[in-house]
Amino acid sequence: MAKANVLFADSFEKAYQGLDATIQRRVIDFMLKLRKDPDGNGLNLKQPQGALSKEIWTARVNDNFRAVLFRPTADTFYLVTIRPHDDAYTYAARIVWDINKVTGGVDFWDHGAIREILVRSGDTDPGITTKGYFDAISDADFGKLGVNASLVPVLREIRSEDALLGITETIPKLAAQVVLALADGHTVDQVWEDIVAGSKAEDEIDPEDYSAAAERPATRETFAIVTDDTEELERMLLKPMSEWRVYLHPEQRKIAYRAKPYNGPVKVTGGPGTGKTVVALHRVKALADRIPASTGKRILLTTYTNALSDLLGRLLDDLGGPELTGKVEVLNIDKVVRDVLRRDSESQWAGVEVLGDAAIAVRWDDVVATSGQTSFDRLFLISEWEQVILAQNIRTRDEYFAARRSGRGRRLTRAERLQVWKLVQEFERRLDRDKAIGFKQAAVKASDVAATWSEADRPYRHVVIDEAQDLHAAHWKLLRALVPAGPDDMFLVGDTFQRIYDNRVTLGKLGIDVRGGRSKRLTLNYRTTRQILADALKLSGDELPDDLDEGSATLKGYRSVLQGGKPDIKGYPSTAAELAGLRERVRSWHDRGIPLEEIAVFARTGAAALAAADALSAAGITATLVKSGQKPASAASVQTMTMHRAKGLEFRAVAIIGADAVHVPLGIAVTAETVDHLDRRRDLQRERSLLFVAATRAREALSITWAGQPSPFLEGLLA
Ligand SMILES: Nc1ncnc2c1ncn2[C@@H]1O[C@H](COP(=O)(O)OP(=O)(O)OP(=O)(O)O)[C@@H](O)[C@H]1O
Repeated sequence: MAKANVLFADSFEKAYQGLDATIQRRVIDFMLKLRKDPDGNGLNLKQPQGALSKEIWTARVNDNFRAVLFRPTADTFYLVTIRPHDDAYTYAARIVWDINKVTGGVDFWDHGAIREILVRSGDTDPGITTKGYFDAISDADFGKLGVNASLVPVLREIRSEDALLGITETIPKLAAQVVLALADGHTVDQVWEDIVAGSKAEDEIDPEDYSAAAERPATRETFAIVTDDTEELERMLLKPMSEWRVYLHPEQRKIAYRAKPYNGPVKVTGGPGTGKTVVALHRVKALADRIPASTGKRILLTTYTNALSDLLGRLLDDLGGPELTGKVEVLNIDKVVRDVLRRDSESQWAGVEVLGDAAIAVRWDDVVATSGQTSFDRLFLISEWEQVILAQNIRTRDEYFAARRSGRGRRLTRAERLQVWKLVQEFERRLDRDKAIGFKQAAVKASDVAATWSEADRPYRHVVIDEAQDLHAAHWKLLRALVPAGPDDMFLVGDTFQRIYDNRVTLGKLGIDVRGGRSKRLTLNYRTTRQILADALKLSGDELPDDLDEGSATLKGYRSVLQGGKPDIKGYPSTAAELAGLRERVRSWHDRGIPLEEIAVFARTGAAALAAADALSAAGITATLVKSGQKPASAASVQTMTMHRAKGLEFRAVAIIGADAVHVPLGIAVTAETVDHLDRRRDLQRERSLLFVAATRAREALSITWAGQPSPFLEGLLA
C-alpha cells in the first residue's frame, strides 16, 4: 500500500516542543504509523461533533493526548496540533480549512477564537458607533488580496485595536499581513504590490485539489512534509524553534530557490529583520545542492565582520550539516583578503601587520601632528584616502589631480590637492617603514592580485555576501574577481539604512550589474514587534540612503506582524541613576522568564558598555562585556557591547544606554561643518544608523535611556 502523505504545521512543531520527552517519542511513532497505515489499529481516528469542517479529525497519541488533523482525501493528513484529550476535541470543532484563492496554499484558522476576541474586546456590543477599520474596502478587494470570504464579515466587525491585533494572530499569516497593512492605511493596490503579488500561485488553482496545494510554496511556508526517516523527523521537530529553517515565506523562497539560474548578480535589500541573512543562507543551500561534493568549497559566503562570519558558519551548519558546509568557505572579508594575498607569492605577506580602523586613526593623528598644517584633520584625511584614493586605486600624483571626488563636500584647489597627496604619501611611507598595512589598503592589493588571474583560476563558482552595505569598493573589486562572470555568480544581501561604516559604492561601476529584475526587496520583519519597529523607524530620520547604486533605498511596505509591549524611553538625572534603572529593568525581564543570555545592553562607547557590565555584576547579575572580534558568551550572562558589535545579532530584550546628547552622535566621530559639510552629513547619518541598528536587534522588549540631555536623534520619539 502506498504511504499516506503527512504534513505538519508550525503550530504542531510548537506543541511538540512543549511536551515531555516520553510523549514526544509517542508523537514520532504516531506520525510514522499515520504514514504507514492511517486506518490501522491504535490511531483511533474520530471526528468531533459539530465541527465546522467535515474533514477534521482527532487521533490518539496516548491516553491523554490527541492530535488534531485535517484529512481532505483518504491518504492526505495535515497535522495541526497536539492537545490534551478534551481540549483537542474543542479546538478541532472550531477550525476552518481552505485553499487560498490567490496563493493556492492551504490555510486554516481558529474561527471560534475570532468570535471570542470580538466579544471580549466589546466590538460586537450593540449600539457601538465607532467606525469599522475596513468600511472602505470592498468584498471584491478582500478577495483579490487573498482574504477568505468567510473571514470578511468578521473583519468588518473589528472596531478596536485590541481586536485587530488579537485577530491577526489567529488568521492565516498572509491574511494577517494584508489586514494590518490595510488598517495602517495602505491602499489595496499598495498591499497587492507589497504583500500579495509575490505569493501568487504560478499555476492554476483547483479549489478542491489538496494534493496540488500541498506542493505550493505558500503551503510549505506553514507545513513541512513527514518522511520515513525517523532521525530526520526527530531533528526537524526537536531543533530549537527556528521556523526559518523549514518554512520560508514565499517571498523569500522565490528568491532563494529560483529554479532558473539568475543571469548575473542578484541584490536583495530589506529593512532590519526581514530575513536577508536567512535568504542568503538558503540561497547558499540551493546553489550547493547543484554542485557535487567532490569539487570542494566552490561557494564563498562572506560578510564584513569576524563575529558575523562565525555566526553564518553556525547557521549554515544548522541548515544543512556537513554535507552543506563541505561545499562552502565561510570567511569574513578581511580573511578573504588575506587568503588571496597568501596565494600570491609576490605579495610578501609574511610578517606584515594589518591594522584596523582604530590603529589607522592613531597613525593619521601622528602624521597630522607632525605635518605642521592645520587645513586638514584626521577625519577628512581618512575619508579622502579611503573613499577617493584607495577606492579608485590611485597610485600617482597626476592620477590624483585628475581624480573625480564625487561625494566629497569640500572642493580642493590644485595646491590643496598637492598638500593632501603629500600627507597621504607620508602616511603610507610610515606604514611601509613599519611593515604595516591598513585593512582597506590590503583589500586594494588583493584585488590587484586577483585581477591578474585567468577566468579558469578564479577559486569560486558562487559568491554570497551578507551585510553588503558596509563593504569598500576594493572589497567589491576583489569579490568580483574571485568568481567568473556568469549566471548565479554573485548574490548579495544588505540594507543601506544600517550602514555603520563609511563605505559607499556604486555597484554598477564596479562591474556588478544587478539590473534586469535582479534587485529584490523584502518587507516583512520577522524579528521585531510592531511596537518596537514603530519607535525604531522614528530614529532612522528622513534622509534616504543610496541603494548601492545610483538610486535611493526605501523602507516602503516595511512591517511586522508580531505584537508586544511599548518600548521604555526614559531619561535620568545622572549616570548612576541610569545604571540603577538598568539593573531593575534587567531583573524584571529576567523575572518575566527571559534568560540572561537573551538580554543585551548596547552603548555607543566601549567604556559605557564596560560600565554597564560592571554595574550589573556588582548587583549580582552575571554580565559579560563582548568585545569586537569576540564571540558572545555562551553561558547564562547578560551581554553588554558597543552598538557596532551588535550589528547582525538579535536578543529577546535590549537596553540601549547612554543615548545622551554628548555620546549619540559621538563628537569625535563627526566631521566639523567647516571641514567638509557632506562628510558631516554622512557622519551624522551613520551615527543615526547605529542607533537604528541597535534598536532593531530587539525581539520583544526594548528600552532606550540616557542621563542629562537626550540625544537629538530621539526627538521624533519624544515628540
Ligand atoms: N520565514 C521566516 N519564518 C520565521 N522566522 C524567520 C523567517 N525569516 C527570518 N526569520 C527570523 O527573523 C529574524 C531576522 O532574520 P535575519 O537575521 O535573516 O534578518 P536580516 O534581514 O538579515 O536582519 P538584519 O538586517 O537586521 O541583520 C531571525 O530570527 C530569523 O530567524
